[in-house]
Amino acid sequence: MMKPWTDAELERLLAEPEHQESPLLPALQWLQQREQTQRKQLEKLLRIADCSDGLARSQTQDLLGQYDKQLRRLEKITRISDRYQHNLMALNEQLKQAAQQDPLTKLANRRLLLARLGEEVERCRRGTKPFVMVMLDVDYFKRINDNFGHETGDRALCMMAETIVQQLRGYDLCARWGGEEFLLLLPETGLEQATHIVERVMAAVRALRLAKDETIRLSISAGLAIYQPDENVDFTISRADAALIQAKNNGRDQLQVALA
Ligand SMILES: Nc1nc2c(ncn2[C@@H]2O[C@H](COP(=O)(O)OP(=O)(O)OP(=O)(O)O)[C@@H](O)[C@H]2O)c(=O)[nH]1
Repeated sequence: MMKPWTDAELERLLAEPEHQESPLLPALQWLQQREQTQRKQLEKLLRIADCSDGLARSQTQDLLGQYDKQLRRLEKITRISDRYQHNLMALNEQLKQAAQQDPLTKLANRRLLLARLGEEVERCRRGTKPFVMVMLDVDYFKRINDNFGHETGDRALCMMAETIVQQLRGYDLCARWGGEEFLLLLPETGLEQATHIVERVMAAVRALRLAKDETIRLSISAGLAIYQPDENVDFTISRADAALIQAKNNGRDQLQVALA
């Protein structure tokens, strides 16, 4: 292949005196000029192309950077919103619990017990064994408050609540019905089994000792009523209450069973 001419070599060649008379000289000079002009234009175009390529690349980098930033922002917002939702759910759960719980003893309150009672009545309608209600009342509780103070009274109530629950089965429910009154709901339970549970509860309360006050003796009286099919539950509760009054009148620390 022929070696390419440089501009200087070409110019030197065309300027040699022996070629000055050649008829091709003007045509060759014209061609050399045109080639130089075209080369310069090409170089200029390449420079512009390089430049716009660099610009496009830096614009792409910019966009990628912005996209990354937005993505990180979005992740942060998602994390915050997840945490917020989680807190909201926990708060809802706490509120729900608080609405169904006695604040002192942490037992179920009346509202929860009545809701569970409704479910038990429904279950009985479907033909299962009836449930039992037991009204419990602490004996001579006023004396504990009077002799040892209200705080000790509160502590005694909490300990009794805990002790009662420990004697129950997992599906039984103990609610704080009033000041020193508790109401037990024993689902699908016969008289014999219910009597056994209540006696166990009474024995456990009798054995309770308040840490420092060894002299304090606790006992409870109980009234038991078996739910009668199609009976209004308010009536079952009042039968249990009447039996409790009887237990108190008979000397306390005992169980009385209500007539059907
Ligand atoms: N410490 C404390 N005392 C309470 C609470 N609720 C009710 N009491 C007290 O419980 C006592 C109940 O007294 P009474 O109804 O006379 O009955 P009792 O002294 O237990 O006697 P009997 O039920 O007849 O055996 C009252 O002194 C109330 O102030 C409470 O949440 N905390």
